[in-house]
Amino acid sequence: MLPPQLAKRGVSFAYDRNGRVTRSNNAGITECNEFCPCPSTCPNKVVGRGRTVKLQIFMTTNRGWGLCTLEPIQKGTYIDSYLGLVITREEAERRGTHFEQSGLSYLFDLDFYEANDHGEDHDQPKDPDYQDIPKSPGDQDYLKKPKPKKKRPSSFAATTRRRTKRVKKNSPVQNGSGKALKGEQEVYEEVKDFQVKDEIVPFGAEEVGESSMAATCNHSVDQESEDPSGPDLDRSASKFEPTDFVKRYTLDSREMGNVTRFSNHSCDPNLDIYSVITNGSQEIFTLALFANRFIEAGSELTFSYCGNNGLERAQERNKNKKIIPGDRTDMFRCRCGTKNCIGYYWN
Ligand SMILES: C[S@@+](CC[C@H](N)C(=O)[O-])C[C@H]1O[C@@H](n2cnc3c(N)ncnc32)[C@H](O)[C@@H]1O
Repeated sequence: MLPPQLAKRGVSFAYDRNGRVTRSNNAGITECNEFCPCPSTCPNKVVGRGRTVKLQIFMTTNRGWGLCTLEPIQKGTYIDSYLGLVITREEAERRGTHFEQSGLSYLFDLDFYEANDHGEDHDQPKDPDYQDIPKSPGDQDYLKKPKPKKKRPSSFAATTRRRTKRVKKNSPVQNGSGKALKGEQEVYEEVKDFQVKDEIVPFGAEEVGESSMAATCNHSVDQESEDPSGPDLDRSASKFEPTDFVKRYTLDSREMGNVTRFSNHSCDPNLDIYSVITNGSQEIFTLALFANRFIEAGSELTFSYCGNNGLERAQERNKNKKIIPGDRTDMFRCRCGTKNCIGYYWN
């Protein structure tokens, strides 16, 4: 239940009381984290608590491996997060060339938008009542911790070493519920190789694929949303426009990742991607997959490789595409088999 102090302030969460997302993915989500004074049962810790759905990989007839669910999934349910090694965009370009030769790609762009004050409201509560929220015994330690320092809202600088550390603590590779395919030490070494040095990195809102993600930090649980078909999504959250900061990092799940790397593209996907901050870090977002409708047990789980809200744009671009068998674009011919298939999942 929502703590009375928060309810009184009219704050809202992105989840209903069953932990199902109630917002569209136009906006990012900031979850409570270890720095929040909330109890461990806080309803604003859904992605942060990890996967609860039983998943399995299977061999499809025409797209290599795929991911399916072993149980029925309600609309709005968190499935898992797309994990991978965080690499620079330049390195992604280099690896992309290799992937094009093999026909298999596990790259997922993290397209950053310039920041707003993501998370400030909750990490830095201004309301003195906020500290009086009843705590579970496990949360007592929080009270002894110094309050986290407020970050500058626009950007921060990271040296190579700090960046390496941050990736260990915050990267989806470390944070997700899935099993990483490589050891921690190797993650460190690879990230060092990319020499992310003294860079000014924006934080806040994010674009995933080609859909804008705005940062919000509302805190109220939709107490009424008990509809078994799942909550209606709140699409009112604002959008951010891209800036010069976009397109800096990419996730590569080829060697490090979890089961979500086997999730194929569909032009009628049953999962949507949300950018979620689960640790207050602001800099690396978790790409969290949520069911966008009820999904029967045994169904394949898919998302759109064209990005959030990107299918229509991709369809438009595909209209003028000349099909040349065996050429580069032919590699990205979509075999999702859905009625509304747009032809190519990348172009
Ligand atoms: C992230 S991987 C997905 C797992 C992959 N099927 C495997 O066997 O490891 C992405 C690759 O899967 C294949 N793929 C995914 N969705 C597809 C689709 N709709 N049509 C054709 N191939 C697809 C492509 O080879 C793509 O590069």
